Amino acid sequence: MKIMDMKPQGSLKGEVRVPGDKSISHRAVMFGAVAMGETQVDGFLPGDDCWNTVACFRQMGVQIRQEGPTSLTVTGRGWKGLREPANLLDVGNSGTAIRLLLGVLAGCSFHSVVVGDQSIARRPMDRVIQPLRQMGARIDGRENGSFTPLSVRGGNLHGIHYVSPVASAQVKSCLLLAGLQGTGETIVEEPSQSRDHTERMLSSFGVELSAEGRRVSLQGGQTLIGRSVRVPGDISSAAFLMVAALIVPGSRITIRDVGLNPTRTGVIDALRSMGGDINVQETGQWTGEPVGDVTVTYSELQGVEISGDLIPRLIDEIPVLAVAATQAKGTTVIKDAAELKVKETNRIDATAQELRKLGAQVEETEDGLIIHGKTDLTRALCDSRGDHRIGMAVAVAGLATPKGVQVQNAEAIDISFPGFEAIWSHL
Ligand SMILES: O=C(O)C1=C[C@@H](OP(=O)(O)O)[C@@H](O)[C@H](O)C1
Ligand SMILES: C=C(OP(=O)(O)O)C(=O)O
Repeated sequence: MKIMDMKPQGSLKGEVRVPGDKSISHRAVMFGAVAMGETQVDGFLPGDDCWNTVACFRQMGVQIRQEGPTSLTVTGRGWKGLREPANLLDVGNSGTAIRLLLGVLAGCSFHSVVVGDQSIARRPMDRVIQPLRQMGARIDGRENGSFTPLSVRGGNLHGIHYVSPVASAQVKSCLLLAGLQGTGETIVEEPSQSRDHTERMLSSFGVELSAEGRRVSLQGGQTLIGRSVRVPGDISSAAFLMVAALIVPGSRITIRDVGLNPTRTGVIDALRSMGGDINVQETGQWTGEPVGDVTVTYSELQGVEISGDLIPRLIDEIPVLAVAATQAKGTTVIKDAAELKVKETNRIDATAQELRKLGAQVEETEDGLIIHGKTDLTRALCDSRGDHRIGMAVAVAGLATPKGVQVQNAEAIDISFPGFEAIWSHL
């Protein structure tokens, strides 16, 4: 077990880049694998989650060559070219990997068994298994297919019109991948719009689809054409630097080449509404995704309400937004975020309990958190609980204490942000 000692280092100044976007990296490998021709991926996130996606597709016969630390070439085998895996497909800790992979496997006539780690074993899979069964896939698993291990025998799918009870890009993407292998039209509607990387990347791989906010539809039987993908920096990783700059007096950080997809920029909107000084300069589009530089300057923050349609646009940033809220004057209320309970940990409980160890005033609610600020935080021994975002959130909180914080199980951070510990020495 790794213990990270995060020490305050005074004001944070300078320019950095963060590793590639995790959502886009998973998709580039998966879409490349089922496409015809080669897909060159640059800026790939070399994090544990994405390596697990690579390993799963290699097991199905896909050649994926690593050309450099963050570049890969995927030789596509087309929808019908995947091979029955001889072993378990292990997604490790990744919810995105398993749910999107299930959408691919649902159309493959071979047998496969999908497993993950202890956290994955607790995360609900019925949200994708039920609609995939409606499309014709045969899937079984623990508790009638609600949890891993899952065994899949796919093939002969037909499209559905699915009204999802949750705003989830993983559900939407899974069903679109299955729908592409089926007959007829697949329509997915969701209660609020979730991140749309799948829609954007499918379009750039030559798929015709119609995406109108909460409703996406496509016709089955379409072929993906391999291409080059340039992955922007992950705004979810950049969020840790943004909050650090806002809460450490005298700081000013520029984060270059960050993905600015509007379905992901909720964290910028929320921090600005708290009074955060954040300047965004869009510089271009990389494979259909807006990219730019984000400059964040230390600011006096105030408490706000974060709720409604904003939640899916910042769902993974809530632990670190809670850290910002401990340093904001007044009360911050985060609601409509019950989805946090089914992430790598129950992030409502984990955020509240870990931040309380540092002296923060945080209460758990049924669907969010209430945070009272501004509090003086003190040194404590915290635990990532195996959840990368909890580990990084408490580490950032440590920057606002006089003596820092210790984070147990810090190796989890490599799931999404390899180099997190080292990045602070550049600032
Ligand atoms: O599709 C994706 O890449 C992701 C979707 C979100 O999950 P849900 O689809 O469960 O909301 C998010 O929390 C996760 O980190 C990545
Ligand atoms: C929830 C996350 O990822 P996943 O669902 O892919 O495990 C995350 O990265 O915060």
